Amino acid sequence: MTAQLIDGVALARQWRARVAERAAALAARGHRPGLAVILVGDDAASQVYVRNKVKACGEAGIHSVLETYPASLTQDELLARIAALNADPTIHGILVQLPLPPHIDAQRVIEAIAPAKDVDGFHVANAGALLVGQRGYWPCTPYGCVKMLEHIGIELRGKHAVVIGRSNIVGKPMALLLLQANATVTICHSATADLGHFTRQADVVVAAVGRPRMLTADMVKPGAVVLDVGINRLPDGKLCGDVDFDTVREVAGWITPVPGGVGPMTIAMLLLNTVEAAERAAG
Ligand SMILES: Nc1nc2c(c(=O)[nH]1)N[C@@H](CN(C=O)c1ccc(C(=O)N[C@@H](CCC(=O)O)C(=O)O)cc1)CN2
Repeated sequence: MTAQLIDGVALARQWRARVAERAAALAARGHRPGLAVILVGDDAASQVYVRNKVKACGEAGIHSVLETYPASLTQDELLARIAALNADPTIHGILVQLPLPPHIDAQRVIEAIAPAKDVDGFHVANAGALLVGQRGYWPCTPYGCVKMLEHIGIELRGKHAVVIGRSNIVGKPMALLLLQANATVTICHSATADLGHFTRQADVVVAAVGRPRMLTADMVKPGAVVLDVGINRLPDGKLCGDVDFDTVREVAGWITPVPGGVGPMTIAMLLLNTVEAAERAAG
């Protein structure tokens, strides 16, 4: 059995087109959605991601402002910029690209963003809203995974989902979203003994640990859905996920590739959250 591919590029294109329609409708009412993207430092991957976000905004009819600062920017200077953007009525979404330089407390910075403009869904108010099932913004990567699961039509009620990774950005919100969809959820992490014991029971596996090809075919139940959130740069410059794609695809029922899987959906969901924020602001 060879798994069916979940094409993140094609699905992201569909979502971006839907966002563009909603952005155009808002613009026609005089409320063009606006996103501010802040990049601090010179991390090469981050530079690519913010460029892609700004380009995607342009294509969807979302006004975007890119602010880039040297790694020497102080935390107070960054907080002052966020305060200004919080007060700017043309900006509906604010995101600070992670990682930040080590002298800046990322959580402190995230908490400075107005929850209503926190289109990354990282603010504790949005994390709390997700925890208790209230309306808020969902982090873009797990949100994209949910859309992928909806797209393939899997009924999650009663299924066992295993999330590998417990980050605030992906692992924890992913687990909560799967729980909200009535899956039985197990969270595994770096201290989990015998990871394969858990993943072999899973109908859905989400791998988000940042360890190249750590999920191998012997750890996957035949027919399972495997979502690969990992983006690992190998010494030869090539990109690979947390899943050993070539072997796992022979066992799984559905699988996402890297590149071209979850990554493009992350950006599509950012646009979706931004247009949603603008709609809420417009009333
Ligand atoms: N403020 C945020 N920072 C970070 C986030 C985030 O959601 N908000 N997530 C990641 C990086 N990220 C978005 O910012 C991101 C990573 C990867 C991709 C993507 O499309 N990847 C491509 C491959 C790109 C390449 O060639 O390098 C793919 O998987 O096909 C999009 C967004 C950490 N920081």
